[in-house]
Amino acid sequence: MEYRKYVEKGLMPSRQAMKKLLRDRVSFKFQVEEVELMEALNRIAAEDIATRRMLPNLPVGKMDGIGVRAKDFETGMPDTYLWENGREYVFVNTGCSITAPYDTLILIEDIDFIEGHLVIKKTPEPGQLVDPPGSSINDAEIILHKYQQITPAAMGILAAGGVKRVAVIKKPKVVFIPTGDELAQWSIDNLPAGTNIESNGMMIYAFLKQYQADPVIFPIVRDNKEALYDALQQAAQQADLILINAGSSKGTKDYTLDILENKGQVVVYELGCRPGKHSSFSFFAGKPVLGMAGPPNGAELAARFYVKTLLDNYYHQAEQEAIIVEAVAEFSFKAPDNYDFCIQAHVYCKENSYYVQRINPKAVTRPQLLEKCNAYIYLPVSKEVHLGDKLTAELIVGKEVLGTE
Ligand SMILES: Nc1nc2c(c(=O)[nH]1)N[C@H]1C(S)=C(S)[C@@H](COP(=O)(O)OP(=O)(O)OC[C@H]3O[C@@H](n4cnc5c(N)ncnc54)[C@H](O)[C@@H]3O)O[C@H]1N2
Ligand code: MOO
Repeated sequence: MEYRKYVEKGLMPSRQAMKKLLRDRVSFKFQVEEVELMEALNRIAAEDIATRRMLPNLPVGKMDGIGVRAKDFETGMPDTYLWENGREYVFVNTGCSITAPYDTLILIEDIDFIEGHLVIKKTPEPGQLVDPPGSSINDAEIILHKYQQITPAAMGILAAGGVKRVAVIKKPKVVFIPTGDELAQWSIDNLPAGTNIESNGMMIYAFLKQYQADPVIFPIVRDNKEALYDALQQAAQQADLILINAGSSKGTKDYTLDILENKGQVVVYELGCRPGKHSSFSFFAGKPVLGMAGPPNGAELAARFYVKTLLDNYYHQAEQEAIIVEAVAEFSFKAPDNYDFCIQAHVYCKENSYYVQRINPKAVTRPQLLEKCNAYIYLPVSKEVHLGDKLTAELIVGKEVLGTE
C-alpha cells in the first residue's frame, strides 16, 4: 500500500458543464435493427416510419344512423312514407362502411318510425356525417419521425397502418465495471467480515434498463492495475459506453484514473460539485468511459445526471427538463467555497405550498435516504440558503406522490 497525495487536476466542471462536455465530446455511432411491433414499445425510431395502408378503405359513417342518397333530397324533403330499409335507405353504425348508392348519413336522433313508416325530421346536407377513405390513416402518412420514441399510442397507429416490423436504434451496449478488493457479490449468503456488497452493479443495471440501454455488468475487478487494464480492454471490445466504478479518489488502491491516464486519455478527473465529485470522463481505446464514485449515493447521482445525458446523446434526445417546484426552505445551508453542492432534499406539500428539508445523506441509512429523498437543489459555489427562502427544487418523483409532511 502506498501513500497517494491528493492532487486536484484538470477542469472540474459543474453539473451543467459536465453534461455539456459529454454531449460535445462524445459522438456515438448507432446501429439500426428491425424489431417486431410487439417489441417496439419505448424504442427510438431509426428512420421516418410511414403507414402502409389507408383506413378506412371505404367511406364510413361518423355516427349511428341511416345512409341515404343525397340526390333524393335535391328538391327538399321527399315523401318517405313508403321507404324501405335496403332500398331507399340502410342502417349504418359508427365507423361502418356506407357504400353506393348511399352517400349521406342521417343521425338516428333525426329519424323516427310512425306506425312502421320512416319519418326524417331534418333535411340532410349532401354527404353529411360520412368520412371518406383515408380520413383516419392516409397511405404513406408519416407516423413517427426519426429519433421519436415509440409510445403506446404510436404502437396502435403502427398496427393500424400495417407496420409489422419497425426499424429502431439498436440499444447501446453499456459495460459496468465494479472495482474493489473489499467487495463481495450481492447474491452471497454469508458476507465475510470486512467486506462490502457490490450493489452499484444492480442499481446501474436498473438505470440502464430504464434508459433503454443493453447492460453488461462485469464481475468485480480487484484493485490491481493489470486486472483493471484487462477489464477495460475487454469492455472496449464490446461496449458503446464504459462505466467504471470506484477507485476514483486518492485511497492507497485507487488506480482507476492512473490506468485511464496511462493507457487512455482523461478529459475530466473529477467534478466541481458534490456528491458525485469523483465522477470522471475519459476515452479508452476510442470508447467513452464515465468514471463513477464508489459510494452508492455518488454513483446514483452520476447515473441520474451523466449516464442519462450520455444515453440521451446516443439516442439524439434533448435533455429532459426536471419537474420544478418552488419550495420554502426549512433549513439554512452554505455551499462550500470550492465546489457546487447538490442538496438531497425532501419536499412536501401543505395547504397548497411546498416546503423543503435538507437530507444529509451521510447521516441517514440508505433505506432512509431512499424513503425521504424526492428532490435535488443545486447550489453553485458559496451560495447561501436561509431558513424561509424560496428555493427551486428539482423533483425526482411525480408531484402527485409528494406527501403532506
Ligand atoms: N481523503 C479523501 N478521501 C475521500 C475523498 C477525498 O476527497 N479525500 N473523497 C470522498 C468521496 S466524495 C468519494 S465519492 C469517495 C470516492 O471513492 P472511490 O470512488 O475511490 O471509491 P472507493 O474508495 O473504492 O470506495 C468507496 C466506498 O464505496 C464502496 N463501493 C465501491 N464500489 C461499490 C459498489 N460497486 N457497490 C457498492 N459500494 C461500492 C466501497 O466499498 C467503499 O465503501 O472517496 C471519498 N474519500
Ligand atoms: O464523489 Mo463523492 O460521491 O462527492 O460524494
